[in-house]
Amino acid sequence: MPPKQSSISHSRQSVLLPAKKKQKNQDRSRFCPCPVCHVSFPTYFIHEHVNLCLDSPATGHNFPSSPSSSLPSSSLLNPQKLHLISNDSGRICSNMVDEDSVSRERVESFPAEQDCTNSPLAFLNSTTTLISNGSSGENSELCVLGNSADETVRERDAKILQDGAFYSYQNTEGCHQTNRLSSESGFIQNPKAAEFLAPELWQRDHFNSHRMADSDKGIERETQNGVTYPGEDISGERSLVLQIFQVQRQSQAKLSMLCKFPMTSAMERKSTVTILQPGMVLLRSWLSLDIQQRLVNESQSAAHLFKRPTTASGGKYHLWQMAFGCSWDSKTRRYAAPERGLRFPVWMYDLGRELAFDAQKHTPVYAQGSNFEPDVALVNFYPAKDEELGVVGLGGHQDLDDYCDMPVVSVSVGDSMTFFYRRFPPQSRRKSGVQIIVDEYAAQCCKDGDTAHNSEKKIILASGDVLVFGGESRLVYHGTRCVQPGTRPPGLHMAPGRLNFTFRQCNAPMA
Ligand SMILES: O=C(O)CCC(=O)C(=O)O
Ligand SMILES: [Fe+2]
Repeated sequence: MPPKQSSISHSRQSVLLPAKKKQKNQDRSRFCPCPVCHVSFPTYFIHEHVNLCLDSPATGHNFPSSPSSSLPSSSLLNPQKLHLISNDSGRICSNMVDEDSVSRERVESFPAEQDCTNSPLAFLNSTTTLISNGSSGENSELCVLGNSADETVRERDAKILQDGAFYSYQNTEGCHQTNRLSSESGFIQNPKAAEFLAPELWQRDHFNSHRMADSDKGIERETQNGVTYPGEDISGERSLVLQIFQVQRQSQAKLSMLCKFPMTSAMERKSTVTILQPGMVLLRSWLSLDIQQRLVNESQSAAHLFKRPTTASGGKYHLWQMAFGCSWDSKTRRYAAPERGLRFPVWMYDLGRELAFDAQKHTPVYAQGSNFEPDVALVNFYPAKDEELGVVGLGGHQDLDDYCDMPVVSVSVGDSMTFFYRRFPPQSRRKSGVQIIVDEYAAQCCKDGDTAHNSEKKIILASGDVLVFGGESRLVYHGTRCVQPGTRPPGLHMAPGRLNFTFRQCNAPMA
């Protein structure tokens, strides 16, 4: 966010704020962030549950109406709605419903009386990777792909699986079988998966022991590029773990309905990596549409918390903002306990970490050996058209309020927008007494004013792009302008405009 006024002189060289003291790892137990009930719920139900609480008069929860300065909750997401179906056992099987008949069918395929407690289908959505073992009818098996290296499913891995890859599964008698994927198998296969499954359903230990057993036998495994690895190498980056769940009372037909959503792999999306400057990397087309939609939906569930931030001097930002995990006070410029108990969703924590990790492979965004533990997602919404805001954008600034030796992971969803940046603040901003924190390189370059080293550069951030800045670029001077209406992906259900999520580690006090 824009820098605060400070008396610190820009003539001081290599002035770095002391890294904030790291707090003990927060309890990330999965509570409903609903401001009233705080019921312990599996993570993947949280979103639905909150909506249930917010929408249903049956819960008896009385929410104060949105303050007048907040974003009308209907305006963030359209035309999609969340539908909630609670079954007899009180578990919620819910799904998003839009005009798409497929998703409507999906909802209808969960009769209210059905007990979904043990069914992974209750957790699945369009983002899930499914491989059915091909059997149909009662008790068919559902195999979900995972990656043994980082314990999340990556699209690129799913891609590796497509031709001739080995996979293992547990058959209905409980025996492990190893098989090979082929295009003729009729497998339903979609990239992206297990991260959206309740972790408590993962049988990680089981698979670990299974892998061990395989390697004992010295089973040879083949990857798509034809390289053959001995069995023990299966724990390597390209190896895959298969998660298997018994699917009860679900027919193959119903499974296939879950898989009609368009899925693209990183390869199909043409994901690219560009190092903009040391410590600043652009991961283009990095997020699948499904993750993007999930981000939209998550913020939609907290749409009533979006506010227009104001500065201490009464100036107003030209955007709507809210935060998961912590709140950010635009007047004091401090992070504090999350507003109305809105916790940082575990899946966002995982996503933020993973993206920082992806960036770190290309340029140092945090010190080797340290651990990025995001605890806040700041969400900016720049509507394409908003009479109250006028021209939307965010003025040039350095992210100082959460400054530490951890990166900022910025994710764009929706319409494209211009992002401008400079190595350090322009001279005009320095003269106005704005705090400047410079490293040695910046100090050297800024002696003679805005040299070529500090020229403004622009990039267009499109939906699914990820920008990570840390390390040498943690204090890059940056801002946004010019939303380009109509540029968001056609399949993304979102109001015109751009959502920006920044995952940060602010080590702020929790509630
Ligand atoms: O919207 C963006 O891409 C930038 C957001 C930003 O710089 C901030 O929230 O500090
Ligand atoms: Fe920023």
